[in-house]
Amino acid sequence: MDMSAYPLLEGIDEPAHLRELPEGQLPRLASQLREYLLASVARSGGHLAAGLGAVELTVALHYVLDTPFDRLVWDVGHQCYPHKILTGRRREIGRIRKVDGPAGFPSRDESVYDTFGVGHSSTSISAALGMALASSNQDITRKTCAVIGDGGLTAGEAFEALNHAGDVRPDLLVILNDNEMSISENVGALNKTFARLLSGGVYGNVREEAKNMLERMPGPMREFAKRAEEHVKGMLVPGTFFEELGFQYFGPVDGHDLDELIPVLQRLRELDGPRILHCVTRKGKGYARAEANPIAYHGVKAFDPAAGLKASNEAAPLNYTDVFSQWLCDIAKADERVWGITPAMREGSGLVDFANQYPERYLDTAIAEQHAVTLAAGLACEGEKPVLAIYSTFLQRGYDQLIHDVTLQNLPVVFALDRAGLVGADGATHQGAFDFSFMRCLPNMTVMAPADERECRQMLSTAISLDGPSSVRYPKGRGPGTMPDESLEGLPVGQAEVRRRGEGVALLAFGSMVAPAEAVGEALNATVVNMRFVRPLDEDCLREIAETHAQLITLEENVVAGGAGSAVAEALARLNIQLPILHIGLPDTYVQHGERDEQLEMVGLDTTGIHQRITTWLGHEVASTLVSD
Ligand SMILES: Cc1ncc(C[n+]2csc(CCOP(=O)(O)OP(=O)(O)O)c2C)c(N)n1
Ligand SMILES: CC(=O)[C@@H](O)[C@H](O)COP(=O)(O)O
Ligand SMILES: [Mg+2]
Repeated sequence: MDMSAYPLLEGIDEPAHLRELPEGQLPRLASQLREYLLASVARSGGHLAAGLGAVELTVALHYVLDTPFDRLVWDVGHQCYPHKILTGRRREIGRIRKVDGPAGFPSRDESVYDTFGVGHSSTSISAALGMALASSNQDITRKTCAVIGDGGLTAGEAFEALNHAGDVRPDLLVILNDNEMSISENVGALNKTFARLLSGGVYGNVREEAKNMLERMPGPMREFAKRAEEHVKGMLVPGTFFEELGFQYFGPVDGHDLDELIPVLQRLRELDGPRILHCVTRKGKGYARAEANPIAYHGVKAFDPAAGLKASNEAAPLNYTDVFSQWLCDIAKADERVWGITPAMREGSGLVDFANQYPERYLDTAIAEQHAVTLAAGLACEGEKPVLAIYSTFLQRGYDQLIHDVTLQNLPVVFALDRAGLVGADGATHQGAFDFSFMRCLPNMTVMAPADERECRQMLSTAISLDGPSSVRYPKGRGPGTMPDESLEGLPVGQAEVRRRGEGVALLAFGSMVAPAEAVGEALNATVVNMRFVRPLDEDCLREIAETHAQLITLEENVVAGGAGSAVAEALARLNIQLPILHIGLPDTYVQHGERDEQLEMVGLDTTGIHQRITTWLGHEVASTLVSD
């Protein structure tokens, strides 16, 4: 990018350069950093609004802390773009989240300034506490700082860490970056308390009234009343909430005012023990469109900053999330016991329409996946029909709850697992690579994967009709384009569908792999089965296919280890059937960022890759014509 518009920023190749600047220059640097960030993300796409809101904080923290010696830990990490720009990655930032560019989140492999790998939220205080304790054990005098948003602070792990830190009392500074937003509006009782207080409401009034009263009181009564005022303050000021947890509370301060931030941080740097600085910021700061609509600008595709984001194309074919969204509204209309639950992912999980149409049955738990799972279990205990819409990767947080609270008690909770499989730009932290493996081993669970959009709706209807727990997993984006009708009819449980009869080889495909399997099956004249259910497997179909074919190949967009193919192998062993079997799925490694199509190609799950794997395995050149995708 032409740097002539960013002369100060151009001189910053590492935070040490920033620390050489006179303090008076920092607002100008921040302004250039913000402009650069906007111009860059507008070209590349990525997380925008959180970074815009964290510009001054990032400048101030790198100015006051001696990074990378001092440890700076970001929560979630979607706000880290200004940090990456200031820590030697300015030139690369234009390729953020591309195959050959930096990751969208801090990553220890990428830079010494990225002290902890993140992507999933609410880990920063725990990690920073570990680092602070390590420093003291190693007799290293360094400062450790965690930066967590008000959204991040809604998760149990963040509170567990505060509770622990307040007890063991490390040298730990926590910055609360409070912009009153998660991806959508932040929710929760604590958030409401913050908001009321920051708007100068409750405590301001109480304090004014108390002051007036105090002035009119005689001496001893004044003393008593003063103590009472402290008590009232204790109930209302968030500072004391943190102080009860053993933290010294400072703030709130304006997180965009460097003249205020720098001296406060300098003083806080000199202190010891657990302390928290409450900063008030605005998500999207400095770009009017993002300030006005931080939800839309949380994560963006490339756009023209002068024109803003393009309006969504209503006529575009439905993606899987849309299919789920429509189904949920339809089933909720038909059955008043249906609830829609999201752990802070209303937009991404397709719950906006449901929230508008059925607000009384819509629950945003905040970033609280564990709670969301058990909450759904509780609803199910009383005969309600909870549907938990959750990204595959975030359900990992609620795994014990899934086992202990849902499947062990055989409770009918529907898990609508979005972003299952490879997710593209978010990369390794967000891949939905494991859910077949971790769901299919659970007794009572029904595990489904649709081959197309129509089947997705049918499977959701199947799921809600069951007496036990079930999941329907679908990938990010669009499917093959077979659109559902309005029916709420389900599919028979545990029944596969033979899509094509061929000879010799049978491809047993799960979910998103059915479409490429059909193309390859056509080319190889192989049988293709849409397996539909990972659990229960259609063992009758499997036996028939195994007895009439020489080789079997399983295909899934999940790690091979413990996945759907493993389920097939286990079933064959149980049925005492032996024949050569090839498992095609995600590799035994973490797949990095890029476009979803690129990732599929990289791991050999595109049509060409699958064809190649199979022909190599079959050990001979198969005469075939493959229509490439
Ligand atoms: C465990 C987990 N659940 C959900 C998400 C999705 N997510 C990413 S950012 C975000 C909102 C974070 O809000 P906050 O911490 O306040 O940061 P802000 O965007 O407001 O700066 C959510 C819900 C996640 N990354 N990790
Ligand atoms: C940081 C984070 O976890 C979310 O913002 C996530 O990137 C959203 O993913 P989608 O864009 O697939 O909804
Ligand atoms: Mg926030």
